[in-house]
Amino acid sequence: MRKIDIFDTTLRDGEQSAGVNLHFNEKVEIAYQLERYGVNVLEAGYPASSEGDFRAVQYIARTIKGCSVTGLARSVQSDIDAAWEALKDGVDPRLHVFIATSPIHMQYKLKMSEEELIETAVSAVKYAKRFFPKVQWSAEDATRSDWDFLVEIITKVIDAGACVINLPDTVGYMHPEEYGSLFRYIREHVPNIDRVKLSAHCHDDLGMAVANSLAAIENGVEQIEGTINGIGERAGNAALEEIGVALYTRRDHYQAETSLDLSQTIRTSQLVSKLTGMPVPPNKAVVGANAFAHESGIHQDGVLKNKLTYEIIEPELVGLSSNRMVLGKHSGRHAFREKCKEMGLQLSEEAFQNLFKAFKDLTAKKKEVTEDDILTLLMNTNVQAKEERYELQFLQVAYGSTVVPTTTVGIKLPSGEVVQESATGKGSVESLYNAIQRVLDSEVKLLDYRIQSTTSGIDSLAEVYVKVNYHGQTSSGRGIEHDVLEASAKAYLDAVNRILFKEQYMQVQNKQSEEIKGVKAL
Ligand SMILES: CC(=O)SCCNC(=O)CCNC(=O)[C@H](O)C(C)(C)COP(=O)(O)OP(=O)(O)OC[C@H]1O[C@@H](n2cnc3c(N)ncnc32)[C@H](O)[C@@H]1OP(=O)(O)O
Ligand SMILES: CC(C)C(=O)C(=O)O
Ligand SMILES: [Mg+2]
Repeated sequence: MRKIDIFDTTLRDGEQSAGVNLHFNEKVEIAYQLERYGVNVLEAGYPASSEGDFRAVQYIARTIKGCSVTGLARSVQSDIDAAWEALKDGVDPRLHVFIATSPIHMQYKLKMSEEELIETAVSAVKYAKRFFPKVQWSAEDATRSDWDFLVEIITKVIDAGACVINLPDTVGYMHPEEYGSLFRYIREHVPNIDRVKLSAHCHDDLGMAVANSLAAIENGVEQIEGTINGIGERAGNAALEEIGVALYTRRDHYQAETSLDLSQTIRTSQLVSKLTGMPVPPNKAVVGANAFAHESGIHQDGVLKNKLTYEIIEPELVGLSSNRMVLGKHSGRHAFREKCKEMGLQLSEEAFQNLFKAFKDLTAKKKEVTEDDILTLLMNTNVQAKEERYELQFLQVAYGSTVVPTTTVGIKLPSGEVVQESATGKGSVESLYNAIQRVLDSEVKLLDYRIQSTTSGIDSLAEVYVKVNYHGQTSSGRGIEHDVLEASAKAYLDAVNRILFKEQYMQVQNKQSEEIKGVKAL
């Protein structure tokens, strides 16, 4: 297997994403995670660009020991000096120095002739070599440059001391076959190419960044540059997690491996998404929320029979505990039966078919059907265990900015008796829940409480969602009312009733199966 180095530029090119501005602590936290992920080179920033970036690069270079830390510099001495100051205390300091080589950049942006450009690039590398043991040189916009000009300048910067040559597809212009042949051409025509590693750096303007990176690997490249979640300038960079998983999954084809710890993939992706504020689309390869989710009946049936029918990547590989079966409009009986089994429901064939029908009806109104929804359906279709529940009869709240909130509730117990209790709390909802708690037979732990209005007008209803733990089980509950507190009370009791219902339902089922066993024994 060939070894491919992973050069991560999430903290430099990734941070160039419009709207992203990472603070010092956020950069450091991401750097630690990238080290755990197993990247070989970590581009921590652009030291000359700002005081903040300088401090972050310096801190990361001083503290990260598991990989080489680098920083970017233009081909100017002041950028290289700043980079050295920031990077010199690192374990393996290296500079990433660049200059654009395409006619359009040379003419309009840099205003340099080819001769001037070669002179500037060579001087920059030689200057950098006075300090840095390792210098990577990049030909910005290489993919729109003249190939023979590239051969000439690359030969000279290698002689000047560069040890890695990077040919970026800066504007995401190439297609895989073309990018692969550029590297082949350079390998075949640059006489001293054996002294360096070749590196690929792709952007995703035409959606081909990952494909181009893989084509580069097939054509002798030994280092791949990219970012986590593919963030970066414009449409972003090549997504490193996709490349890592592609190389692993298709190792039969690429015969190449990386040092990435792929089990850290999801964790790394989620951290970068959280700290940059850039959400990961659900359908994104490898790290999207749907990447391991199956919704349609035929797929779910196949996966239940053998995962390999529809899964080429094991979810455990990237750090997930399992795949996800989403019950929705397209699901069939096999997946639904499996879910009922998982929930411990013992249903007769007739009860199962009724429940499946109710489930299908519900999918017309709801995109994803949860376990709690299935329990509610069961409550509505099952009369045997339906009666035992707590019901709110009335509530009265005393609230004012200078008084302690106090609530009195009247609740009908499963026995039919109505009990009244009062309690205080720091706020009205707490006093309400404390009062309800006094009525219930055992402690309820509130795990989550959320409220939203159903529409935007003054006549909107309040929808309260809670998650509770009661009798050692967890359930959610919902309440919708004009009044927030009434909705809160109903949501709370709804969650408790769902747990009670499940207990009663299981009791009825167990009793029935005992009776059947008894009859068989006779
Ligand atoms: C493809 C890439 O991702 S390249 C990296 C992009 N990253 C960044 O730009 C990082 C953030 N940038 C910055 O903070 C600023 O642009 C700085 C500090 C780097 C420079 O700021 P300023 O000195 O104000 O220059 P400004 O950004 O306006 O213009 C860039 C200058 O650098 C020159 N330049 C651009 N690339 C290079 C290079 N590789 N080598 C030498 N000079 C270069 C430009 O021609 C221009 O020069 P001019 O002022 O003589 O016309
Ligand atoms: C600075 C270089 C490597 C770059 O980011 C690009 O060309 O895309
Ligand atoms: Mg780039």
